[in-house]
Amino acid sequence: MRILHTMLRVGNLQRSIDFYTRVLGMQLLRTSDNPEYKYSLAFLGYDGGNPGQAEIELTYNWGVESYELGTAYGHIAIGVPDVYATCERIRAAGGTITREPGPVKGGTTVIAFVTDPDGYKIELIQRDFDAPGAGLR
Ligand SMILES: C[C@@H](O)C(=O)SC[C@H](NC(=O)CC[C@H](N)C(=O)O)C(=O)NCC(=O)O
Ligand code: NI
Repeated sequence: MRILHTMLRVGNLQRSIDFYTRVLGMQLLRTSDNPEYKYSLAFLGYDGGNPGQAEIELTYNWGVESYELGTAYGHIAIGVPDVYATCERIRAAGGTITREPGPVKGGTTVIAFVTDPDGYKIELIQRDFDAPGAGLR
């Protein structure tokens, strides 16, 4: 089995597509509209998405511009080779870093958080994917 995607409901599909492509560097993989049930989807990811990479599924319910995220949602994590450099690129692209890069509290792994246009938190985790066993942690 494989994790295929994580679905987020968003209030403005193009605003979110712009964020995940221009700020986080993802590719827009495909979109679809469902006029019968009045919603549109956009799938984004890295390196072509499935099957090698999980995807983000953005769902726009026509006319619904905002959601209560509540206290249950945590974050989606993205591994990057250099969190500090990635945060600078995100800022330069107009993104908002909501937790500055640095070691995780009580640990050594370097992390940061960025928030997407709907307020969903995205964690950046420093990960050297070329290191032996990097994908297993
Ligand atoms: C393409 C696949 O990954 C989907 O997730 S589509 C599944 C479908 N999604 C929606 O209906 C989205 C709009 C909905 N109003 C919402 O906000 O979730 C879905 O959940 N279908 C339900 C079913 O029983 O088919
Ligand atoms: Ni889905």
